[in-house]
Amino acid sequence: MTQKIAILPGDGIGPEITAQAVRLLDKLIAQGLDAEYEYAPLGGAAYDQYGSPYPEATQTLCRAADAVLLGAVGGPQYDTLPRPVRPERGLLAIRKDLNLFANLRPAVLFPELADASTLKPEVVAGLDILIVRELTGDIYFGEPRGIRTLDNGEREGFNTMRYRESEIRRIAKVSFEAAQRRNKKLCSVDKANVLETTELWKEIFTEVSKDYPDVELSHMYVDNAAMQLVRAPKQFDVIATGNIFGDILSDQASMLTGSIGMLPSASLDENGKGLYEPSHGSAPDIAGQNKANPLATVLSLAMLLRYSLKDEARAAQVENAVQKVLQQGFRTADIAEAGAKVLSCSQMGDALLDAL
Ligand SMILES: NC(=O)C1=CN([C@@H]2O[C@H](COP(=O)(O)OP(=O)(O)OC[C@H]3O[C@@H](n4cnc5c(N)ncnc54)[C@H](O)[C@@H]3O)[C@@H](O)[C@H]2O)C=CC1
Ligand SMILES: CC(C)CC(=O)C(=O)O
Ligand SMILES: [Mg+2]
Repeated sequence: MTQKIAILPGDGIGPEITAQAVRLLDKLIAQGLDAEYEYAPLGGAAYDQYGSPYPEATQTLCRAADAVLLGAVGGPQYDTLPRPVRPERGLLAIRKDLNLFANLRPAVLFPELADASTLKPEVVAGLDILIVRELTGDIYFGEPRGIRTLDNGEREGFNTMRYRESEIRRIAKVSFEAAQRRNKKLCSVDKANVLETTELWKEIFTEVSKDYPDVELSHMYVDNAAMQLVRAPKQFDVIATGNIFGDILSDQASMLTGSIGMLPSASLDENGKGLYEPSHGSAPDIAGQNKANPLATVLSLAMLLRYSLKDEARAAQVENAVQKVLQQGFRTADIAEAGAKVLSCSQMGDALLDAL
């Protein structure tokens, strides 16, 4: 049956980077991939068109799709809107609506980019870690939240960090199963020394570990994990953590791979339906200049083919195209060594298309 993909370009560099992934998708379809796609707005683009960052038309398309490919959302022009209609709320809403609780963010260093990382090549050479981030709970979703005025007239901002046992258990399972498919090492990252929410997190991970005796479970506080990620990142295999810690640690891990423009992600529900997006944001500082790195988005397309379309061969085909263009010395500005010829976003798309 023809697989349906929803494409949400979003804001900022989103349309530029998704355009390159769609060019590859077109070629795969021309080569026989049985899929079709349709566009819908999300984030600021959706607010501009419909007055909502996750409008009904987008909801209907995404709920019916087998997979969703997203660019990024947000931009300074939307930062003063009432919070419920801001682009980032649209992103949180689609994640919740589609129950995409498991966010996989692989940080893999292509050997050709060992010099692009700000860390010494020997620290990052051979890096292959997976961050599993819980995506539909934690302080990003906890109620109550807001800004209130206290009796003394002072304003107070407040959010609520929460995790239910069932939410922790299901992400723990995903994390252990991911570790089983890899090097069987799982590090659960928490702040259990201070936060009860993550004390429960740690307890449940320990409990679930009894079902996975072949996986070595360790625990680390998030502050130490941030330090260890730059001191000796290769000590990790799979890192599992909550929504906010995973958000921060994955941006940090992206620099181990040379650039945030290299880090893809898959956000999955319990049945393998997924939303695929680069781990970075809409990069307003370079938007509209055709210089963003499209590789994180293209690698997200590979994850879409692998996890939702179950097409391992074509996923590998896309990843091989990325490897090939890097071997050929093609670089966008964010990963270019001094003196290297810098390609635009669409020129990188041209090179990928040739390599596919
Ligand atoms: N998933 C999403 O849609 C996300 C959206 N955002 C939103 O994006 C906007 C900008 O947020 P920032 O904090 O600046 O984070 P960002 O990830 O958009 O940008 C951080 C820095 O990385 C660079 N960068 C990001 N992606 C790149 C790429 N593909 N190629 C080359 N350079 C790249 C940017 O130019 C910038 O200097 C905000 O409105 C934020 O809320 C932020 C993170 C995730
Ligand atoms: C709007 C944010 C929650 C998005 C983000 O930073 C991310 O998912 O990495
Ligand atoms: Mg983030």
